[in-house]
Amino acid sequence: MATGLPPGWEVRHSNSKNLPYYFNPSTKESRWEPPEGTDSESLKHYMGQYHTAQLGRDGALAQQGLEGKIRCAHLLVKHRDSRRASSWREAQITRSKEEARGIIENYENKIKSGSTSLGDLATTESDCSSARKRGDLGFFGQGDMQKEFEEASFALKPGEISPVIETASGLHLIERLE
Ligand SMILES: Cn1nc(-c2ccccc2)cc1C(=O)N[C@H](Cc1nc2ccccc2[nH]1)C(=O)O
Repeated sequence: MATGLPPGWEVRHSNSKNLPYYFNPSTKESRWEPPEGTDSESLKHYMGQYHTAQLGRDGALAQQGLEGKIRCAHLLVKHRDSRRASSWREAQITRSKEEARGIIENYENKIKSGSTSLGDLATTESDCSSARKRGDLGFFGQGDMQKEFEEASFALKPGEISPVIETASGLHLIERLE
């Protein structure tokens, strides 16, 4: 497909700006505008094909990418009525939900006072196996997590920490990372 550009010039794609630019590999010249001697009709036709192809690439990236996903860490305190009243910390968890609430509110105060971080506390105190990753659950989208957890997470801005959230797993504090 003729680009209409002078010999030696080609169209490249700037990922940082998500824009096409013009590059001459032998002279190493690059510019945002077509160089002198470009046949603008041919270039216009070529760029039409280029943009269609780029839209496909953008769509594919969005598909496989992180569109609509967020990344959170959490600290979980389970109790005897938790869906799985066991964790890496404790083979059988017998504390009541009220005791669990007292514990997680104490953690919440420590985090809010700035004397510790959610990640640090999760590492030693969380009853979720994500404790080994400072509570980091990675990226997730709608439909991936229990509803109360999802709604609380998507209501956070990056860097914010949730109030105490209750799910069938137990009581959580959630920090949105991205
Ligand atoms: C959702 N998830 N991710 C991990 C995880 C992530 C990264 C590294 C290791 C484990 C563990 C879990 C998980 O469901 N853990 C459960 C507890 C739990 N229940 C949850 C409900 C909502 C969100 C996170 C939750 N974690 C368990 O260990 O009994």
